[in-house]
Amino acid sequence: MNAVIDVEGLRMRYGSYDVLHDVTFQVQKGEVLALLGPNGAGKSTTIEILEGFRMRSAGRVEVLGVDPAHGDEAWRARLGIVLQSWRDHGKWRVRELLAHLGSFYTAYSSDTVRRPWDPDELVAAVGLTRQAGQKIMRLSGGQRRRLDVAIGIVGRPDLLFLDEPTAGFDPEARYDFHELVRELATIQATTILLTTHDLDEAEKLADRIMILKGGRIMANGTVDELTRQVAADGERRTLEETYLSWVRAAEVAS
Ligand SMILES: Nc1ncnc2c1ncn2[C@@H]1O[C@H](COP(=O)(O)OP(=O)(O)OP(=O)(O)O)[C@@H](O)[C@H]1O
Repeated sequence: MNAVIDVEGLRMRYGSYDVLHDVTFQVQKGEVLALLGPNGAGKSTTIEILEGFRMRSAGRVEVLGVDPAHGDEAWRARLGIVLQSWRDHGKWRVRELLAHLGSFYTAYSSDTVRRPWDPDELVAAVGLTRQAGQKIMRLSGGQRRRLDVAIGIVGRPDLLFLDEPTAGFDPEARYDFHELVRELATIQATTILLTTHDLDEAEKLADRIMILKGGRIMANGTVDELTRQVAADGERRTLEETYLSWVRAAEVAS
């Protein structure tokens, strides 16, 4: 079976500065991959290349079988992107905006995937039923993030990109969001690539974790595999200890 994301030898250079060096990885259908790494590691650059928003310097990239540099509208309709807060359309109401944005996906509905997501079901899925008739500018920060997620999934994407999805969520919203991600991955077989600085979140949600540092992949595996790799003395490490050991080892080496 073909991978949903297939990246080989990806390089990115801004001016004379290389920010991605020979990055190679795959993500399979229905898999949740958490991309971790310190600020400036190259996470956003990688994701923007996969989304087709940024041209790469070199390497082979396929997303849903297509080179993102040449992705058309039908390809784009199969992607969901949760950006860092939707600031436009403040006067629109929540349900109204979701129905409007969803209408662009009707043309891409198929026998297997009914697009878009019904707006009432969607507001319920992200916990905004009580705010469905409210203007967007009146939403709290956490409610806006829930709306961002709803906007990202309104087209029932095959592949969903989540960039620090729960930043600003209260614990209940976070819990509900984690349930939703699990449901998308397990019931709808949505493939998910998320970036987060929250290691608990990565451990809860991800089937596999990839640690990027200085534009290189330092580690790629399940939590169990990664924690065992650093536990040379046989003692079990937490994901946090494991993460720090990869990131600090890289600092010494670089
Ligand atoms: N448009 C650009 N022009 C030049 N350099 C850039 C540009 N965008 C990003 N960079 C540089 O590329 C490197 C990787 O940045 P990127 O935003 O991909 O990191 P990140 O891992 O997403 O970081 P964060 O966790 O802070 O979001 C950084 O050194 C950054 O300064």
